Amino acid sequence: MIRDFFVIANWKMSGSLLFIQQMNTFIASWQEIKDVAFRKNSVRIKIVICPPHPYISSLHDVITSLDSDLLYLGAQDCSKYENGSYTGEVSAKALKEFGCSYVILGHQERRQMHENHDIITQKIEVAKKYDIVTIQCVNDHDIQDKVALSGDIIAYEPAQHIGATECESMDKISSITQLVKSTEKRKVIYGGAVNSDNVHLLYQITELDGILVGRSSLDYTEFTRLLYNVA
Ligand SMILES: O=C(CO)COP(=O)(O)O
Repeated sequence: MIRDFFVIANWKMSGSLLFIQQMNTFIASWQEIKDVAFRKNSVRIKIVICPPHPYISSLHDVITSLDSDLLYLGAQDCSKYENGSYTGEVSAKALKEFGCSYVILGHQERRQMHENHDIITQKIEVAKKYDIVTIQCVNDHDIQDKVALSGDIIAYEPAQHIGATECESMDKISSITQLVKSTEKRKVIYGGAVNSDNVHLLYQITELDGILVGRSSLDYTEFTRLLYNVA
């Protein structure tokens, strides 16, 4: 059986036109990467690139030109409002029009900017209305507090491991993954200090459906190495 494994690249506020050019190089070597890495050990890696909003449209052109079922575009947030006068907000409808099929919601770094669970739940609802796959980020407190898990994909991101040097222990990631899956039939991914050196260990957690990658998605060479090292 083929195992689907998500590699979701969260560029956060980084990214540049130069990096998008490098993505073009990445895509040019797509066939090679696909042949070597994606079919090995019966794994199908689904890459979702989540750039800052202004870069979505440039990446959309590149990604659609490839027409692959292995590479998708995502956003890092959307408005809880469907439409209306909300200066600075970006609607789920606009994201959908620009080819985003995934959206990260409730990231720890947004929580620090006063985003709470009510807001996250509203955002999930509005994104789902536009058939955008929702990636709901949860931390250890959320798991303890048994917050409502309504996202299509649950991203377990322990706050202390985001931007850290070491990722959470494999045992802990495995037990949280199993816990979430025993109560909710959701896909579960892990984020926090994932890199090309530890990705193979994460892949060995058989219940895990993928990873959410920050820094290691920002360097073309490191990101390619990470993809090769998945399995
Ligand atoms: O926040 C993260 C992904 O959403 C994790 O970031 P790092 O991979 O840079 O630790």
